[in-house]
Amino acid sequence: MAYNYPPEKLSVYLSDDGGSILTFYAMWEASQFAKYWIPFCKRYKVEPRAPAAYFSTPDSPNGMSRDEWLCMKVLYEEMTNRIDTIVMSGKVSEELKANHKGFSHWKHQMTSKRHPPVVQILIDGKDPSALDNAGNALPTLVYMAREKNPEYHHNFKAGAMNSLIRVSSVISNSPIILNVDCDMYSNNSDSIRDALCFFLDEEKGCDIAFVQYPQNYNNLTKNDTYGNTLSIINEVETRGLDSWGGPSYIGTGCFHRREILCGRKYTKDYKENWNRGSERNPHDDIRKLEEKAESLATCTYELNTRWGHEVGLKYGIAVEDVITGLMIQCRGWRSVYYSPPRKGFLGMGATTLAQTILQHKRYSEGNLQIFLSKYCAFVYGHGKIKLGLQMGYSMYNLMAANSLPTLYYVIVPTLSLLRGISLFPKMTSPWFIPFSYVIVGKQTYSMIEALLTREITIQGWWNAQRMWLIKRLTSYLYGTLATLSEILGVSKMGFTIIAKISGKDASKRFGLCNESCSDEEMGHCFRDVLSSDSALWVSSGHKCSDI
Ligand SMILES: O=c1ccn([C@@H]2O[C@H](COP(=O)(O)OP(=O)(O)O[C@H]3O[C@H](CO)[C@@H](O)[C@H](O)[C@H]3O)[C@@H](O)[C@H]2O)c(=O)[nH]1
Ligand SMILES: [Mn+2]
Repeated sequence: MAYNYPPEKLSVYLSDDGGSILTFYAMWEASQFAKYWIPFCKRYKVEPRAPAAYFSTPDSPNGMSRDEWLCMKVLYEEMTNRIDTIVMSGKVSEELKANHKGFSHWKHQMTSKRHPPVVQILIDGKDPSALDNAGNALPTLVYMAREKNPEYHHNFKAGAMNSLIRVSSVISNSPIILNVDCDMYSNNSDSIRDALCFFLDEEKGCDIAFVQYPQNYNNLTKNDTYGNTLSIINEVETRGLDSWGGPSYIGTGCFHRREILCGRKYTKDYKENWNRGSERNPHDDIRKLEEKAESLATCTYELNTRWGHEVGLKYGIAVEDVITGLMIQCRGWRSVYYSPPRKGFLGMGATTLAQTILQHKRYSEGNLQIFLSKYCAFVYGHGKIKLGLQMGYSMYNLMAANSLPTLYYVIVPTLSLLRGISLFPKMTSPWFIPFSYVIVGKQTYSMIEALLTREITIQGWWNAQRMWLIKRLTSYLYGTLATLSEILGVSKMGFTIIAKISGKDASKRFGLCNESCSDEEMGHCFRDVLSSDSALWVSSGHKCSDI
């Protein structure tokens, strides 16, 4: 909400798939805190503008009175303490509920798996009385929980995103949409302006569908024990793809043109309608608008429509982002990778071995699903995207298949060693030279590549090699088997959500909670909001056991 961007052009949406009153309460608290926080950020050009990240440094920065800094910190801590207390108790008191009509939506029988759609406009930017404490306009802030009913498939994150697209279309309808996962925060208040530069470029901007920022994590250890850093992908691979038509969509930290996300094909005469934002009369009945938006977030809305197929994010594939990006590029659009020195978005990577393995199982499975479907980049992309990009997609799409040669390499040479069969040339043979060249050359190259990113230590590189082997024999192998069993109709796809806790809590809770957080814990997901000329979207509040 505190982006360096005109607030009247900004709308922030939070999607709470768990439909929890606790998340709504936390968001109501945030809407109150914003009135103090936004003017403070703008006055002192604060970075980062996610208060949790900003106050994690122990002292006030130069150029600011310590008293004012302390005052804001206390205000923030009091708010988080109130939220924590309510979350621990699991209930919002009647007294608090009197603060906002939205609380009346929660009735006894509501659960994370079964609830009606809820859309609540917490701050209406069009309302002339919605001001911060310095008298400036505030961005629009909207809470959304799409309807859930076990009889209808909710299509995981893709389903939530598609509901967000529709709900926001009647409230703000901005031409550009930024989406950010619940485990990330915005680290650079200029990200919106920066991204818009690409779209607004009169010569080269017309065919740009989305601007993708890298995924960076701020919770990994120095030597990255479980090889979770994406530095090589960010610094080497994605930059490479940028020259072949643009990176794939990676699900978060991405600015999309609304129209393209909704299925539009590229044509030479395409011109963005920058005035498409919804014109509303500030005196319109807000409840009516919310009801209209709720009708777009029901389970039945999408039945017999093209949503999830040609419109919106694609359903049926565990990596909805990759397939959606591929389909957009195959419709003739380009994408742009943008990685400024001050990182745009920071988030939480997996921090335990179990989480890492599980996460990679989903990635590799989803990617293999794409390769084995009609969307295989070489087939579907043939004649539509460049060969380099087809190969780029396939490199990830075939990640799971890596498990098969690895399995062969760990089993066959071991067995032959036991049986005394020599598979490799002797040191005295001239054939030893190409063998050792390949091994030494490959490893040295990969080590230099890692060190050149300046984000990976030698030990970190070594850990990554170790994790490659582990992942190939676990995640990727399970991923391959799961994809094959889905194709044969033996099992169904899932979306295993990664636990969303960090810092001190992480070590305490990983042992206890891991993949099965309760509703209350997911209430913590709420951190920071996202947005654009447009829409700041945070998805959160998922009950992990749904999956
Ligand atoms: O039913 C669901 C499941 C997930 N989510 C949201 O989806 C996001 C991603 O989930 P997470 O558990 O953080 O998965 P990751 O493995 O970190 O996700 C990576 O991989 C996913 C699949 O490719 C992408 O969607 C993500 O953007 C990308 O960060 C989170 O904000 C969730 O709240 C929902 O809203 N509803
Ligand atoms: Mn994540």
